Amino acid sequence: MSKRVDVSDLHVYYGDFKAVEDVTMTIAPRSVTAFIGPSGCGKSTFLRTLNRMHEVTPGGRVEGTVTLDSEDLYAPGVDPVAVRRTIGMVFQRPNPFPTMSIRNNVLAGLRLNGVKEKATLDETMERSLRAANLWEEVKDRLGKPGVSLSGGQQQRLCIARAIAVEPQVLLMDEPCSALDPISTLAIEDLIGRLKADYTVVVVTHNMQQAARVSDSTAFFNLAATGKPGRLVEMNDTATIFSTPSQRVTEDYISGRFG
Ligand SMILES: Nc1ncnc2c1ncn2[C@@H]1O[C@H](COP(=O)(O)OP(=O)(O)OP(=O)(O)O)[C@@H](O)[C@H]1O
Repeated sequence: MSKRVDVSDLHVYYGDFKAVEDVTMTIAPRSVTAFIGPSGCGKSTFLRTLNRMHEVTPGGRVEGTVTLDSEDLYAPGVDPVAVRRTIGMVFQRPNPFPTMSIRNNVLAGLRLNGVKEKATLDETMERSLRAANLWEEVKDRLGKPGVSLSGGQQQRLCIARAIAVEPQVLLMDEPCSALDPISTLAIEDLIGRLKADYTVVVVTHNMQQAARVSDSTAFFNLAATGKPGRLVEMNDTATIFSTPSQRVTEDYISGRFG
């Protein structure tokens, strides 16, 4: 349930504007990779290229390659919807489907895929909620609306929803930025557990969070406003936070800019 992502010479555009330039990186399976860098350097844009969400934005396109265990995600004939099923995403603000119960939120993707058998649906729901560390808190109110949960619980519900379709990779775009500190710790704890089964990529503004949860860290930067973002360096997290190879990385992680 966990695959490796290889990105080669990737350039990312919004129309004529090049938002991210020339990224090459490998994201290891069964690990957590953090993307850090100042606002506007293209972390979220780049993240969305990994499951072909970027092209949903009008004018959004890429040059270069992204492969999942050597399968080219941008090859002609590849169905972007299937890619998004294989590479799930969790957003900044918890976004449970507002009219659906907790149960139906978790099962929405599975139902879209045509699964109808009650035993399979029940088993998947419980497994996903347990994996998202939410089962004990909601098992007695599965018919209640997803939006009746706290913000942190809603985010774990969204993670359960993403897991239910058994993705290979889980992309998380600042998953804690709308949450209080206790819920943030719960999500960080969960991220640490998820890497046993998934390739996890997290965009975060919070450097302590990157240091706490990730195995590898990629630092992005941009030369000036309006210029494309670039990957400055990527390494195991301990190295990035103790002895980065670039001066600009050291300046960023020590709070001198950004
Ligand atoms: N829909 C869009 N259309 C055009 N340009 C966009 C769009 N979304 C983002 N951009 C631009 O792409 C660049 C990268 O933005 P992006 O949101 O990916 O950066 P980021 O590093 O994730 O920033 P933040 O940390 O503030 O979320 C910015 O110059 C931004 O203005």
